[in-house]
Amino acid sequence: MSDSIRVKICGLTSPAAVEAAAQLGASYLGFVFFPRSPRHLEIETARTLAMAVPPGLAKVALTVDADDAALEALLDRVPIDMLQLHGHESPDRVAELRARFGLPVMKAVGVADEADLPALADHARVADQILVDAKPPKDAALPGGNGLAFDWRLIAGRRWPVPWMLAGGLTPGNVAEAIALTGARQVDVSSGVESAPGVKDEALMGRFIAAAGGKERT
Ligand SMILES: O=C(O)c1ccccc1NCC(=O)[C@H](O)[C@H](O)COP(=O)(O)O
Repeated sequence: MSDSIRVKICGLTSPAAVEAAAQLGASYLGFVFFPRSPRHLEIETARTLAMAVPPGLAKVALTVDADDAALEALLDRVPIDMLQLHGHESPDRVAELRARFGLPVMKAVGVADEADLPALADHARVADQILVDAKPPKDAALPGGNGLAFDWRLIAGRRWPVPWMLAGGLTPGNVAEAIALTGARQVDVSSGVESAPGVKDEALMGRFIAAAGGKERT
């Protein structure tokens, strides 16, 4: 991994947002498949967006407790490089999906307090990457993408045997502090670079990537 921070922009919904995120230097582009989300994509829309992504950037499909048939239907049509599992998938399920679909898997784990930390280690034994995210509150409408941060001090200095990404409530205004405190080399953002739910803002994406110290692409 190079010295620059790798940025994932999640929940892209339009060709303009995909193009902007790629040009601004994102390393991972995330597509959400969760019908209740304002960022949800139908498969054919996702195919169009994914086909427009320049080579070298990772196209990530975010799913929530999806079954094999749903994943097959998605992966048959959309050229995806990585699965992001954002539901209650167990370590066994993560291992099963890696073997079945032959794609790297990033497992999202919600963190609210110390009691949530063992799950990170459990998933780091089987996943290719872990996403260290804020745990959604019980009454949250969505299992992620809520723009809520957790107490980053909980993971300061902690390391796992696989690459990991920090997520949850990151913004252009707080991402540098989050990186400094946690030592993250990869960060993920969705709500913090939107002008409205599901609508990415090019200026905010640019400010976020610059503030994170992300790679500049020419
Ligand atoms: O974005 C959604 O709508 C979504 C729906 C269901 C599960 C997860 C979802 N998003 C997760 C993310 O976009 C990110 O991986 C991450 O949690 C950051 O979100 P945010 O706090 O909005 O920056």
